[in-house]
Amino acid sequence: MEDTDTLLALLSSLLDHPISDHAVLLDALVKHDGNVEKAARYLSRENMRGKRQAQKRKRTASLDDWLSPCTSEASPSGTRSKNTSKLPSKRAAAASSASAKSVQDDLIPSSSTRRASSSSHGKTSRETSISLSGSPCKVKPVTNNEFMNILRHPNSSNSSKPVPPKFPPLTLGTPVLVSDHTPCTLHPSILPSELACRLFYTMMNESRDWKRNKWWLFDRVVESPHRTSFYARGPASGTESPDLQEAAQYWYNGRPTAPPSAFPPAMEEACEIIERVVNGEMGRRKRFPLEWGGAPPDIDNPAEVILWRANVAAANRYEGTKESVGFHSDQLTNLGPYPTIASLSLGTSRVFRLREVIPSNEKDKRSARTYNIPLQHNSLVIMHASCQETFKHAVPPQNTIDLFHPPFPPPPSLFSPEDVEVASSNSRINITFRFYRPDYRAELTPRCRCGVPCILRPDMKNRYTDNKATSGTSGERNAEPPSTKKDIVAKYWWTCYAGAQNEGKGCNFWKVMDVTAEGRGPFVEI
Ligand SMILES: O=C(O)CCC(=O)C(=O)O
Ligand SMILES: [Fe+2]
Repeated sequence: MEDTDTLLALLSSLLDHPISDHAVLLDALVKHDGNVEKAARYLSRENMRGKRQAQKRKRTASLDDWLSPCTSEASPSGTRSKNTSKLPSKRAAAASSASAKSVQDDLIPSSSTRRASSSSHGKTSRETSISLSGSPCKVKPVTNNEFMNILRHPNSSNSSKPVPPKFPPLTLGTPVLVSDHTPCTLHPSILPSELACRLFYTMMNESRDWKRNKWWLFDRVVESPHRTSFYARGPASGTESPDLQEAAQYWYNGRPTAPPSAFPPAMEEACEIIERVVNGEMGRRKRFPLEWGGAPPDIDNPAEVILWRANVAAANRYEGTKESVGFHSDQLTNLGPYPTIASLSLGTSRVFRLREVIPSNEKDKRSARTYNIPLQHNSLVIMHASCQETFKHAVPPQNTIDLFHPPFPPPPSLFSPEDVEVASSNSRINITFRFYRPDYRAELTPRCRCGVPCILRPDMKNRYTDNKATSGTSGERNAEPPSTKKDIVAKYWWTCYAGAQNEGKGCNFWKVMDVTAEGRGPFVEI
């Protein structure tokens, strides 16, 4: 789960000269197949080259000076040489974005494109003054894009390919904006405020026992930059108890963990409210063919249609500004395809970041955009079906956060009212409520040659198939079925995950999920 963050941390740790710009680090990783050591060597070389070029620039006249000798007096030459020196890095960003292979992009989704998005499509015009025989004359303003095209080698592959427009990150501050741009919905204030506060105190107390997950990456052990824990809910009355023990064991990066805790009472209360909201929304949304289509798992109340029962929850605590989770999509091993995940935020407000993974066959037509959703105390984001297949999500580090002051005093059994940890808290608690599907229960998970349960992931880069009837496109509210019938995930992969816990050594096992051969279902439509 920590893929991007971990790679970045490792890469930074290998550099002699720190680089704070994540986009630069990500570009280097993409260029080198996620190989941290090669990326580090490359950045060191680039650093040396940059220094040499800077020295050379001092000795020679700038390109601007050469193009427009007369203007060096008319405007400060420092400004112009600064613009000129940016050009090579823009070209490098465009080139690396074009060369990123699908597998790396899946690992590191936002790198080069994000960097390019912020730099290469500015509408700023370069207004160049040219002097002929010493008299200044104005020429037509040239956009940065036009200027790049002039400089580009005519045979370079970029010259023939149209580059899709890129847009800066967008903050989605309202429920309407969230549902218009993403396959998610936002409920800014979901629980009665007393319950939200009680649950915050409960989870802050529980989190004293939560652990940072550890796993192997290449040849070293890395740690998650936040603490986490896993909870299993008791069975609904009248139903059989699903065995969630084994699934819970492998919840995080294949690491065998302690048995899951039961939902504390405040979490159960919150879950019942959230479950009703989620089911209400699912009932109104178009459903995807591979969603769970079985009998309602809870038969408590036959009048109410129950499509989704939160039978497990994962909880995270992010303390301070720097604790985070990198871009990832949630493993589908026990959730199955097109899961719905309900994510509750308590305590300090943090940004939840979403970014679509653009399928390979659309890369030339459109580019991914980053969406930032500020999540206040007591807000709920529902990641609806297709979110895990088409978007990655993250909680990035921030420079600043607002301390959270709970509106009710803490229960004396847990904290004293002056306890700074809760009276003026810098922590965010996140609880993701999930439905572990019976047809994806742990005993049915294929094992790799290492004997360890595989993980299930969608092939996000090649997600279209042409031959199945289907429902709405991700991110489009109330979308009509497209006439091309091209919006369901074609492939999911079962892959070895043993390496995460076995000194980085796995068996590279993979196989395509075959729902018929594996006896999965029932699905909404198949
Ligand atoms: O803290 C959050 O909002 C996201 C947590 C998350 O992505 C996860 O637990 O998989
Ligand atoms: Fe997640």
